Amino acid sequence: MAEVIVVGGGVGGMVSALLLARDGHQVRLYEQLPRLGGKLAEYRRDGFAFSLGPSLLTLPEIFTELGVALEPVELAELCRYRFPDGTSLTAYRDPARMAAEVDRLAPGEGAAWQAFHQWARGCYDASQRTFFTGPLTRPPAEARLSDLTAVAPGRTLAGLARRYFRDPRLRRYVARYATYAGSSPYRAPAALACIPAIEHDHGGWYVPGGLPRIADALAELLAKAGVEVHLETRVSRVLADADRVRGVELAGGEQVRAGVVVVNADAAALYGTLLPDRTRLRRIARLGLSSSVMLILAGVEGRTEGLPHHSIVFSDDYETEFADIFDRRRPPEDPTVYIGSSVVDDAAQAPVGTENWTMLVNVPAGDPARWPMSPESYRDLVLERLAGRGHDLAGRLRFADLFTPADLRDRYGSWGGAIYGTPYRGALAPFRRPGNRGPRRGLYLVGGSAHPGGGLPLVAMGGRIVAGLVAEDLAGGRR
Ligand SMILES: Cc1cc2nc3c(=O)[nH]c(=O)nc-3n(C[C@H](O)[C@H](O)[C@H](O)COP(=O)(O)OP(=O)(O)OC[C@H]3O[C@@H](n4cnc5c(N)ncnc54)[C@H](O)[C@@H]3O)c2cc1C
Repeated sequence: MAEVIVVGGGVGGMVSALLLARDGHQVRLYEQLPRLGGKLAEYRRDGFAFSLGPSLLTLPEIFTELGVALEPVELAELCRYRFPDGTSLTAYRDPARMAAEVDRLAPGEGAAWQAFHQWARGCYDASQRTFFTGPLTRPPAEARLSDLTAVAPGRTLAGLARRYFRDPRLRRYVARYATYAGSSPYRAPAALACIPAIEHDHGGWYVPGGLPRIADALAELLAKAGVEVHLETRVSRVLADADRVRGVELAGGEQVRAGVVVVNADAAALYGTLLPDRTRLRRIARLGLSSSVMLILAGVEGRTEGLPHHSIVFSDDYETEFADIFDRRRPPEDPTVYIGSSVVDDAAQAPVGTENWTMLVNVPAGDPARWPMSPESYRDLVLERLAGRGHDLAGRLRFADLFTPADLRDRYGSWGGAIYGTPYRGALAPFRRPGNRGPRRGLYLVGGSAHPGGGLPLVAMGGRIVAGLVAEDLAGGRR
């Protein structure tokens, strides 16, 4: 049995803590905030509930298999996309229905969608054998040589979309999946097509009461497994000798000893402040920052006919939008807007006769004080753009509160407010993220900024990988 410390109670930290406690270790978890869950958080105002993070759950079995006692509900529609010409596409899980919908939008392209889906599915299968299940420190036992080509090295996600679809609207639907990883479709590898494969093969899900209930359920499991949870306790330093970790120092100065330390804080925070390491920090800096978001959390009077749970209202020019975010590093002048309204499937999320609208816009990581306009002015611009595209909220807004990259940075310690640490840029990007083993014996990394990446299912997979590594290293006497 080892003494384990987990730094941070995001989903990756919680899953690692749970599995390590179940393996018989004595686990202490330190979280700087007053609650567990990290970015899986909620905001409540005047009877309205909003998720400050995830709104779409994929691969729910990852959580139910852990014993999370929730009953996720499958959504009838994955998402509705509205294009600048006023047309729309509804994404359904069922491949035949999806192909028919694609044919309705762009006659003749349904077969192309089937072919795309087939390719994406193969890419997901290959990734499962190679990428999602292991730490990438050695060739995975299940890997096949053909897996290397199945992920189309050298092609970008936008390039893949061009290969399968003639219609620019369908190309855009594929390209958008890069944003699930905080990346630009014009630089992200084609392998991100795993994401639509997961949605279409496994569905999109909601948890009644809101996705943050997953964090509450995980917290209960931690208590049952005997994990000692310390809230509102910031770790200021990881203590280590030249070759192994010794524990952590808390913000108050107290030192706590442990032979295993799992860091769920951002990798850049680990190498920047917790255990300073200029070389590793520079390596991360070279990879750059993933995108961030600005959320507009709006209490909306009345009910909107036909409002879906998830919808996307596309900008006119997608390439310019990503050049704004990643090159010009300013919030896009013409943003694509995600609109989420959980009240569509869960009446308790907003007062009777109203709607909870979360409007999400991708923006560059970094301080909004450097934007050419204030977040409030940018909110007005976003609302104006939406009004021009059929979603006029004038006269219906009870409030429209903001959550910006500065909030992501200040609350969670996310580097520059980036959602996922570094972006996926180039064919080797998935292999360049910080690994799960740290540079000292007994030190591990888990969470959205480390392998295998961000998003609820991936950070939970990261938790599993870390628990496996600890078991392996202890058995092999490496730690
Ligand atoms: C707006 C938004 C929308 C999203 N939408 C989706 C979605 O629809 N579906 C999906 O699957 N994913 C979505 N995600 C991504 C998902 O929320 C994250 O990838 C995931 O929750 C991150 O988990 P994590 O393990 O990296 O931990 P984090 O959530 O990053 O938590 C890390 C924790 O560590 C704590 N911490 C940091 N430093 C210290 C320290 N020194 N001492 C103590 N504690 C510390 C922080 O306070 C925090 O609680 C979204 C994210 C955002 C922000």
